[in-house]
Amino acid sequence: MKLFPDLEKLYTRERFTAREAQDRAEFIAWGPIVFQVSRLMIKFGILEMLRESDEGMTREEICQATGLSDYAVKCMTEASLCIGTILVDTETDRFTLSKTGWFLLNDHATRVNVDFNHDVNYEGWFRLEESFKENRPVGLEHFGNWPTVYEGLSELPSQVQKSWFGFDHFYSDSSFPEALEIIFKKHNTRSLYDVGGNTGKWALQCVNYDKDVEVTILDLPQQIQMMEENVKGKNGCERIKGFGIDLLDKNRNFPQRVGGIDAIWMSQFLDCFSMDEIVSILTRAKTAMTDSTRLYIMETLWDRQRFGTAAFCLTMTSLYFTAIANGNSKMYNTEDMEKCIHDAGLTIEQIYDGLGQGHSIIVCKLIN
Ligand SMILES: C[S@@+](CC[C@H](N)C(=O)[O-])C[C@H]1O[C@@H](n2cnc3c(N)ncnc32)[C@H](O)[C@@H]1O
Repeated sequence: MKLFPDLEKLYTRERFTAREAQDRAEFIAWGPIVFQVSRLMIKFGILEMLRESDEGMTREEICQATGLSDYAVKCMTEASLCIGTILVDTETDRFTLSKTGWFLLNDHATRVNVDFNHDVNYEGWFRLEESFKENRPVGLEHFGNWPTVYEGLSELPSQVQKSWFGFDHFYSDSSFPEALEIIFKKHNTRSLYDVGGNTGKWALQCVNYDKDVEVTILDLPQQIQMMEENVKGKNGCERIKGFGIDLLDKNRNFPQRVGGIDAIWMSQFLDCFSMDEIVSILTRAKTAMTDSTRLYIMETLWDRQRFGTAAFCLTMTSLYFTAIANGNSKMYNTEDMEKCIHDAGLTIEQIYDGLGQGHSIIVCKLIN
């Protein structure tokens, strides 16, 4: 296994003292309730009040401000002390926010992950074991009877949709500014297929970045409908077209553009498929490519992260794919993605790293 240097340091030798390791093991054992009580400390506004208070707050003051019972506040504050999100002054019995509590409250990525895990994943993850054994997202049954989450996306309850899109957009949005520079400044792009273009966020940024570019979004028909509603009336929307297609259907080919297509863009798209499916999709993408076409794959490859926290979030996200999304895909590492690209008969021209929240862009072209 190849790992970026900082990850290699973390994952190749024991990191913890025995006491720390025991503590971590208990943290895992109590993980579900560590998560739920911490989420409620945010939801009830307790962490925020502690952040805003100069001297901290007593239990009575928290009860008064939240309307919660003394019992509820006692249980939550005692648990939060042990979790490490708050601190107490034993002289005054006043609680204050700890460093971990501060991150839980203020770190955007953490908040997005909390919402995603509660609204989208929490109940479905109970069925992770069945999902692994049956190679299908058994946890998705909690929401409906679709084969994958993507068919059901437009029908999910609004709070679930909000957290799903919040998670998806948070990661890709932060990389779009640097990605635009790569696609339009480093390469000459006038026409682009946005594969799995979802709500059209990236397409809108493209048509606004370059006044000549034309974008065709390839996505499931129900997504194309959502996308069309979303881009309607927005600047440059007349240069965005939709092409409804189920790319899991091996008989469905990429549209052919007269004169060829300059760029095929796949952002956070291939992680929605198994490796065999990726090879099939890339092989069909190849039929729309000419020698001057570049295929850009933007993914958060977990082995290319600088920080263990990022790799942790990504390998955990893989388990959302197992139990909720489709039962057979994951956040891939470079080795797996390279294998798919080569098996499809494409070659890698360059890899850009460190975009936004840890994205890489793999630039592929036809083999001459
Ligand atoms: C994780 S989202 C990525 C959205 C966007 N590209 C981004 O970077 O934020 C994956 C997209 O792939 C689409 N998708 C999933 N399965 C598909 C399939 N079988 N055929 C076509 N599109 C599919 C989904 O509808 C969704 O819009």
